[in-house]
Parts: sequence; C-alpha cells; structure tokens
Amino acid sequence: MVKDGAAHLRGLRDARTIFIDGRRVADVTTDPAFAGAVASAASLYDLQAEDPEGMTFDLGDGTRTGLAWMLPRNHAELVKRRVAMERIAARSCGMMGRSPDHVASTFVGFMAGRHAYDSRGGAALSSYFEAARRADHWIGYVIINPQADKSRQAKDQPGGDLVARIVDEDAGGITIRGAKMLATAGVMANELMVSGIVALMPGDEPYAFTAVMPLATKGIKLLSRRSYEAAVTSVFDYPLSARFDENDAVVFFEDVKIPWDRVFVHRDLRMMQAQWHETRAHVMQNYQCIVRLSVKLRFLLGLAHRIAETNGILGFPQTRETLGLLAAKASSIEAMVVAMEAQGEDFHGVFVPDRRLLVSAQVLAQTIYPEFIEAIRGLSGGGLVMVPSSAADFDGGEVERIIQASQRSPVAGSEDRVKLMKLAWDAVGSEFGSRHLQYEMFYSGPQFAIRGNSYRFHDWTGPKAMVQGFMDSYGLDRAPAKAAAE
Ligand SMILES: Cc1cc2nc3c(=O)[nH]c(=O)nc-3n(C[C@H](O)[C@H](O)[C@H](O)COP(=O)(O)OP(=O)(O)OC[C@H]3O[C@@H](n4cnc5c(N)ncnc54)[C@H](O)[C@@H]3O)c2cc1C
Repeated sequence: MVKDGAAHLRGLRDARTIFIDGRRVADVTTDPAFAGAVASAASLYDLQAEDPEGMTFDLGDGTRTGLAWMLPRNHAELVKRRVAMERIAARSCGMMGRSPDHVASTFVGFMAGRHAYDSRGGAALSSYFEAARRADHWIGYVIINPQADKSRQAKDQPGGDLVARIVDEDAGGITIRGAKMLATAGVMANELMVSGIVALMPGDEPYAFTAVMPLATKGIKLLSRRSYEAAVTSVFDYPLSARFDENDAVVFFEDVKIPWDRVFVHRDLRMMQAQWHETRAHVMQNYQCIVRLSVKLRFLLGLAHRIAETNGILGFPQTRETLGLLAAKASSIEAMVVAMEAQGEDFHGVFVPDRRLLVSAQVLAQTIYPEFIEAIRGLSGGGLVMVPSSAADFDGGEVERIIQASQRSPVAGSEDRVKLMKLAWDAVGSEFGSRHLQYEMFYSGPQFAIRGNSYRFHDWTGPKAMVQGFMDSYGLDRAPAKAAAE
C-alpha cells in the first residue's frame, strides 16, 4: 500500500489553525488561498502511487514509503533516492522547495547520527522516525527565530513571548510558547518540527529543544503570508502562482504540549548544534535542496532559450554568450550533485554525500540564482510586460485581433508568445517569482553563515601544505658569510 494524493488530502482535513486575511481557514484543501498548491502537493503522492518501484521502497513488511525516507547504504541507493527527488522537483519545475522529501531527508540525517543523542532523545527519535516513514508523513519545519533585535540573545528579547521556548514540563512532556519564523509548506504538511539552528548561549536552555507534533495540535497557530494563488486571474496568466504557491507562515505556539516521545533534544545547548553537524542532517536536507535547484535551473535554462528563440535573438553572438554562461552555471550545480555522491562517505552505516562539496554548492547556489534571474530579465526586455492584461482579452473579437496583430514572433503564434511571456514573468517577476528570489537567497541561511560553513568544513591541510611545499623549494640565494667578509 502506497500513500496517494487522496490519502494526503484526507489527512489535511483536520483541526489545524491557519489564519489569512483576517479569517480562519476551514479547509485548506478547498480554500481559494491554498487549494491549487495543496492539489499539487497531493499530486506528489500520486506520483509515488503511479510508480511505486521508482518512487518508493519496501519497509520490509510490504509497506512501501517514499524513497526520501530510505537510509541509503551505498552509492547506488543514494542515486536511486536522488532520481526520485528529481522527479518530485520536476512536478513543480523546482518551485516547491519544502516538498515532503525535504524534512524526510533531515530525519535520515538525524538517524545517521543517532549516536550523538542521549539515550532518551535517541530512543524518541528512532521510534518517531519509524512511525513517520511508515505513515509517509509530510513534515514542515521551523528552525529560525523571528527577526527582532539580532544583537540580543533569544532570552534578552524584550516583550516576553517572541521566541518559542519551554515554559513548563512534567511527566507527560514539555509545554512551549512563542513564535518561530516561516513554516514553508506548513499549511499542507501533516506534522511540524520545531527546533533551532542558530548557536545558543548559556542562559538559552529553555530555547534549546527539538520536537515534532501534528499540525492540528491544540495551540499551534499558523499566520500565513498573502496568498499569491488567491490573486491570480487564471492559470494562463499565472501558471506557477496558481499551482505551486507552497506558502510561508509564521508559527505561534500558544502553550503547546508535546509528549516526551516526540522530544528529541531537551535543554541541551551543545546538542542544538550537534544535531545538525555531528549527524548528517544538515548535509542530507541541503542535498535535497541542491538536487531540487538543479531541476529548477534546468527549467529556467529552457525558459531563457525559448525566450531568445521567440524574440529572434538566438542567432546573435551576445545572446549565445549569455545562454552559454547560464548553461555552464546550471551544469556546475548538476556536476556538484554527481560529485558529492561520487565522493560520498559511509557515515555509521549510511552512505551520505560529501559535506565539503555540498556546502560549496550551497555557497554557489546563493549567487547563481540571482544571476539567472537577472539574465532572463535581460534577455526578455519589455516583452515580460508587453502582454495583454489577462486571458479575458482573448475575446474572439476586436481585442484578440489587436493581440494577434501586435504579438509577433518568428517561431510562435500570438497566443503562444503571450503564454511564454506570462510564464516567464511568473518565474522571475511576479510576486511569486520575487518570493522565489528571496527563497533561494535565504532558505538555508544568510550568506555569511553559509560561507562560514564552507570555511569550517573545508580541509585546509592540502592547500596549506602545497603552498608550504612550494615555498620550501627555494629561498634567498645568500653567498656564504665567510666569502662575503673576504
Ligand atoms: C521564502 C523563505 C522561506 C523560508 N522557509 C523556511 C522554513 O521552511 N523553515 C525555516 O525554519 N525557515 C525558513 N526560512 C527562514 C530562513 O532560514 C531565514 O530567512 C534565514 O536563515 C536567514 O535568517 P533571517 O531571515 O533572520 O535573516 P538575517 O539573519 O536577519 O539576515 C538578514 C541580513 O542581516 C545580516 N546579518 C544578520 N545577522 C548578522 C550577523 N551576526 N553578522 C553580520 N550580518 C548579519 C545578514 O547578512 C543579512 O544580510 C525561510 C525564509 C524565506 C525567505
């Protein structure tokens, strides 16, 4: 039995609390702010049900679950898992960043480093992992604190309930209160993990916890940002916004009680860092991100090429130079995926991608994406806005005749030209496209933090030894002191 889209939709019709535009959402699967993206989310599970061999694996008793939950034992299994993740990403042209394979990958990384946990936390993690993958849960996560005053620790922020913290605990579990920033795709997930990735200081113990709970748990409140999907005039006008607006929401925990068997880290400052970096959670979750990005860049590359063809500029050397540069950038990310797999390591029985190459890809991704967007805008010129106001202008009459007269291309009819330019605008310029730029620049952390990881995880021994070796091969050509005196 494989979880399919219908099963996922059934699971979302629960008591979850989501607020948007001054109202509470009754049913996220039908609400006009979310229904299109939720349908796309469900289709990811249909993809698994349609091709269980290619997208799922057997847990040993006939239960099949998404390949992202697999603890790969060797290079071949890692690659098989990656191919499934590529197919998930391709469904949304790489536009759904927090698809179910993302946090599943985090948990695979936690499990690879299971030894880093204390015995209670490790046991809770293992039993949750088994249950979550058996249910093929979609898990969202919040691991960053709300912006306020970055110069102060969480405990020193004025106003009390800003950052989620433990406010009570008893034999049953912990109770948390406060906020976390941005659960992407939280509205369409089954469960939510809350944790922290920014280093904590002594005194921050109430903020040092990692736990997971169903989205519908009493007291969890999601405050959605504006829905881009709700604002679209038609799929033709906003083909990406209409279907792949995965949503971002601030999460407020209002005295949320979490049982101990769902608490993996408890008041442990060291473990809050160790859970990411002494395990392979940081590697596995960001490997999924880079795999997804490689699919997205392939899509954007195709878009850039098609725009050039449509505008009759493909034959110009300057255009080919631009496209050649974009192709090389997309290929470099693709190549890094292959390389980090080829140089993967056995980490306590789990075969994981090479960490140094993974963080290098993250660093490059943060600059390549904005460069892609700028280049596509540059290739497009005013064509991105030289489009009819909406699909309604194709009225079969006077306005459509003018559209046919004014929307021309050497390779496309007027409808196809408008269709392409509207797609391109949605990818790079609409509110949806603009959010994607922000996403790719920030989802894994600010640049200084990602570059800091690159510094930290690079093995400097080889480069330093090479310089020293070369410098040792020569010196000042001093004449012997005695000869100089004579
Ligand atoms: C679209 C989107 C989706 C997201 N989805 C998720 C999600 O699903 N789950 C989740 O947990 N998080 C999510 N995030 C949050 C994301 O992880 C953070 O945005 C990211 O870690 C950066 O943190 P910040 O937003 O507080 O920015 P900041 O850290 O405040 O960075 C803003 C600027 O301040 C500078 N700055 C901050 N601190 C310092 C410092 N100490 N020294 C020097 N400069 C500094 C930075 O360099 C940067 O220029 C999402 C973010 C976005 C934009």
